[in-house]
Amino acid sequence: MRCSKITMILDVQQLYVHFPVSSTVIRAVDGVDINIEQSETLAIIGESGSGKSVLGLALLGLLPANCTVNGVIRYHGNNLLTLSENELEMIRGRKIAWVPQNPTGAMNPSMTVGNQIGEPISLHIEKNKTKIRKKVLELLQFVRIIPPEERIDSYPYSFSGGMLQRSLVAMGISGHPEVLVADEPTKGIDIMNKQAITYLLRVLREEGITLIIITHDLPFVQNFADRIAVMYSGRIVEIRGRQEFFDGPLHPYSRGLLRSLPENGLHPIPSGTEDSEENDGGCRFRVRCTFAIERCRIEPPLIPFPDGSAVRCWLYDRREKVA
Ligand SMILES: Nc1ncnc2c1ncn2[C@@H]1O[C@H](COP(=O)(O)OP(=O)(O)OP(=O)(O)O)[C@@H](O)[C@H]1O
Ligand code: NI
Repeated sequence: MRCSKITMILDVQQLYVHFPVSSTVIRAVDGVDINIEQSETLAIIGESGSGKSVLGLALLGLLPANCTVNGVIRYHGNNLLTLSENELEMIRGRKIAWVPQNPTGAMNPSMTVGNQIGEPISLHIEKNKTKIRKKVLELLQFVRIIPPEERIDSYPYSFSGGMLQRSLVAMGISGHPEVLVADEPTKGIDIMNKQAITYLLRVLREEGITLIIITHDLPFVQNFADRIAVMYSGRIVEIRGRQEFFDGPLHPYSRGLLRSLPENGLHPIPSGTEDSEENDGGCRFRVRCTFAIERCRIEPPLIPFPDGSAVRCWLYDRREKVA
């Protein structure tokens, strides 16, 4: 469901994030173009190491120092990659917030959960300690960490994994961000906590927050996302509406992902045999692709469709017939 008037909130163009490591370069994000619409829920999926978290961190200006970054990330027209650290701090947490992966490692063990949740508020919104505490109590209630009065002064070690995950959501939204980027919010938590997180995200979505969810959890995506971006080896290989994607994924890698789901018979995607060819400039998936043709030795562009979808695969190039 899209409104007729679409506002772009983030516009990523030709984004490259490379890590020089000893004699080689890890091309974690390698030419990503994506527009993110205001109030949409975008899921970023793809196998481990495909660059999802690095892309998410780039949107927050939270990349580690050992990488090189190129491209443009426009947020309301400003290129985030050219802002100073001070300027970025006005946006991070307040406008664009991050819910990190691995709740246990993400919290400061020597600071109370309440103070951590309150930090974005005290940085950006409110200096009065009593008012901040009241806001944190409301947030704890919202994420069902109850009774909030008994939990607010606890340290992270006394929380379960699910409670920590919910605390991280509370921390993420405490500065009233416009965009929330959540890295694997449903990973490693039990079904009850997963339902709780899904409910929270649903409420946020209804409030109009733009959600970018990095995940491996396809059943969750199927129930939740408006659009899906599939990453493979640092590149987006398919961007589709949720329904269209699950009804008929286009890219051979996306098809493989859905076929590997238990309800579709758990067919694994074959692994590549010619690893050395993966980085030689052609389609990176071709060594694993059952549809590969000679032309796949040339890198395919992201081919746009009239409905806003796009797929990076020569099989969909309509400029000339492909056998
Ligand atoms: N600080 C770093 N230094 C060097 N390489 C890195 C660094 N951070 C990430 N990478 C590399 O970048 C690539 C992409 O990593 P990323 O964490 O974005 O993958 P991912 O898709 O989020 O995987 P997962 O699903 O396992 O979380 C990987 O090859 C990873 O090893
Ligand atoms: Ni990741």
